[in-house]
Amino acid sequence: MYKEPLGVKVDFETGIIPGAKKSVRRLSDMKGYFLDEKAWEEMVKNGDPVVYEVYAVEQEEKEGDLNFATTVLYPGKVGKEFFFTKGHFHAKKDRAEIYIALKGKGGMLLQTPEGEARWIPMEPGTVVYVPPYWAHRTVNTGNEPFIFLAIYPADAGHDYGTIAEKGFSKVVIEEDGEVKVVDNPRWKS
Ligand SMILES: O=P(O)(O)OC[C@H]1O[C@](O)(CO)[C@@H](O)[C@@H]1O
Ligand SMILES: [Fe+2]
Repeated sequence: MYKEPLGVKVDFETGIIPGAKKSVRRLSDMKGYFLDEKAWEEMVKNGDPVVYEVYAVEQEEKEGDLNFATTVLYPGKVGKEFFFTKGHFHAKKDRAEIYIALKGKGGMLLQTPEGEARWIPMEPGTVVYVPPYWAHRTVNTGNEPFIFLAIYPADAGHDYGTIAEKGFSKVVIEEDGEVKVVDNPRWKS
C-alpha cells in the first residue's frame, strides 16, 4: 500500500544517478530541429555526436507522484546555434516543473502556446520554476557539459510534437563571440 522511500546520490560532476534509466539523444535524433540543415547533415555524417543524455527515476503516471531526472547536455553548435534539448510542452498542459542547475553554463527557453518566449540564464545553483502551460528547452552556452536536475509531476507526460514542428520563437546563437537570444527567422505563429 505504501511505496518505499528512496535516497540516491546524484553525481554532480557527471550527472549520473545510480540505478536510473539512461537515454541518449544523438544529433541524428534531432532532424529538423536546427536552423542550419547543411551543418546538421555534415555533423551527422561525421560522427553523429551525442547531444544529451538523460538519467531518469520515474514512477507510474499517477497524479500526486513525482519523477526526477538529470540531463547532461554536451557543448557544441550546429552552425551558430548552441546544442539544446528537444523541448516540450507537458501532455497534461497544466503541470509545472522545477529545474536545478548543477554544473556548466546555459539557460532555459520557455514559451507559451501563443509563442511568447522567455530566456532564463542558468549556472550552478540556479533554480528555475517552469509554470503550467509553458514549453521548455535547455541550451548549453558554455564549453563544458551543462548538467541539471529536473523534478516533475509523474503524470505530466511529454508533448514533443508542437515544438518539433514549429520550434521556439527565439533561437540561441553565438555571434561575434557573444551569446545572443534572437528571433527565430523560421518562426510562424
Ligand atoms: O524531454 P527533453 O525535451 O528531451 O529534455 C530532457 C529533460 O526534460 C525532461 O523531460 C523534463 O522536463 C527530463 O526528462 C530531462 O531532464
Ligand atoms: Fe518538462
